[in-house]
Order: sequence, then C-alpha cells, then structure tokens
Amino acid sequence: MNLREKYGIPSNAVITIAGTVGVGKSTMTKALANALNFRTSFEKVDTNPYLDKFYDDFNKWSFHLQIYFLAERFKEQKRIFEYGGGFIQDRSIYEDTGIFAKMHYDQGTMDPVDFETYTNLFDAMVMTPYFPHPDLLIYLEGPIDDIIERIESRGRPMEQQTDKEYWYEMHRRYEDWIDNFNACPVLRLDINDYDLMKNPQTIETILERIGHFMEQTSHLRR
Ligand SMILES: Nc1ncnc2c1ncn2[C@@H]1O[C@H](COP(=O)(O)OP(=O)(O)O)[C@@H](O)[C@H]1O
Ligand SMILES: Nc1ncnc2c1ncn2[C@H]1C[C@H](O)[C@@H](COP(=O)(O)O)O1
Repeated sequence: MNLREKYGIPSNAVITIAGTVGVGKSTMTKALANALNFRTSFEKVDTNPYLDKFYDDFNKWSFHLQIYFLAERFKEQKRIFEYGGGFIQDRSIYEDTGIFAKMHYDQGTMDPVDFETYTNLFDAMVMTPYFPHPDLLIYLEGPIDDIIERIESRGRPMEQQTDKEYWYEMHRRYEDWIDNFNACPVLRLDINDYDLMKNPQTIETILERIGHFMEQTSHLRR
C-alpha cells in the first residue's frame, strides 16, 4: 500500500499550500507531491517578467504584476482541472487578492482604479460557482523573524533588498486573512512543529494529519 492509500488521501485531491513569502511553501509542495505521487503547480519566479521591476517600483508595476499572476494561476487552475486533480499547488489564487493586491492598494502603491479593475476581474473569474476550489488549503505559519531569516538565506536579491517592514506587514495581514478565510477547509501547520530539511521523514506525520483532516471535512467538499 502506498502512502496516499495508507492515509486515505483521495487520488484526485487538490491541495493548495498557503503562507507568507519564505515560510516554506515550495519545500512543502515538493515533499508532499513526492510522498503522494501527485503533480505540482509552482509559481514560476525566474521567468516572471514583472517581479524584479515590481520590487524596484511598486507604484509603477503593481497592476501589471497582479494581472500577470492572475493569468498564470488561472491557466494552472485549468491544467489541474483537465488532469482531474491529484495536485499540490504552491500558493493559492486567493492570496493574490486577499493579501498582495489589497496590501498595495491600502498602502497607496496600487492605484484605486487599477485595484477596482483588478478586483472586478478576479471576482468574475474566481468568485463564481464554476470555479473549482481546492479540497484543502494547508496554511504554513511561524514567527516572522524566522521567516525573514529564510528569505535572507534563500538569496533572491529583490527580496533581500526589500525593507523588512514589508515582510512584517505581510505577516500581520496573513494572520487576519486566514482567520477569516472560508473558501475551503484549512489545516494549519506551524513551521516549528516539523522540519523537512533536517528530518524528511516527518512528511509522514503531516500526511497522517492531512488524511485525518480530509476525512473529518469530507462532507464540505465538492
Ligand atoms: N524546515 C526548514 N528549515 C529551514 N529552512 C527551510 C525549511 N523549509 C524551507 N526552508 C528554506 O527556507 C527558504 C524558503 O523556503 P521556500 O520553500 O522557498 O518558501 P516559500 O515557497 O514559502 O517562499 C528556502 O531557502 C528553503 O530552503
Ligand atoms: N500576487 C502577488 N503580488 C505580489 N507579489 C507576489 C504575488 N504572488 C507572489 N508574489 C511574490 C512574492 C515573492 O517575492 C515571489 C514568490 O513568492 P513565494 O512566497 O516565495 O513563493 O512572488
């Protein structure tokens, strides 16, 4: 029996990993996909044509970047649907609007008209009965100072050069956002309770929690 069967995780499950920049989403996505033999859907950072420019000048590039991310994530959503599930997704589409676009709008680095245009587009594409929500959102959380250390050591210059207050503000917003999130069931994992780098076999403890949680919430799914 494989690990997916052992922990009763459906072969067509779609699990999305959410959490602030640097918290460990990509690492978790790879580990879970590997353990479950699922496909992955990653955010492509290296080929994003706006990300560097955005970190250089938020005002100028906020709208372009959000439209780009929305298009990319929507294409990924279509791919996941076409395969019939069995995916681990690195970051949810909900964070684009609930965290990033809103934060830049509130801080004055996204024009109000652009924000409204973006929000209308997002709602028309995503907040409809036709949009398939994930079966589970795994929310990774932890102390912001530990997360900033991870951002520093990962070494993307655009992020290293960003004022730390940006990461503090984002972290605060994530805490409020997840407390009010209800588009699908949420399993919260504290990054101090597992260490996939030092101890890769802890993935099994996480699979056990996922299986148990999915069984308990099966009545809420599509
Ligand atoms: N358990 C861990 N302990 C220490 N470092 C970690 C751990 N998990 C991830 N990292 C490191 O933290 C950095 C950010 O992780 P990553 O998975 O890229 O985060 P995200 O996708 O959320 O931005 C990477 O350099 C990664 O190797
Ligand atoms: N919607 C977004 N708006 C602005 N910036 C974003 C958005 N989604 C992702 N990002 C940035 C944040 C990071 O610099 C990279 C990759 O995110 P990560 O959390 O490391 O996977 O893209």
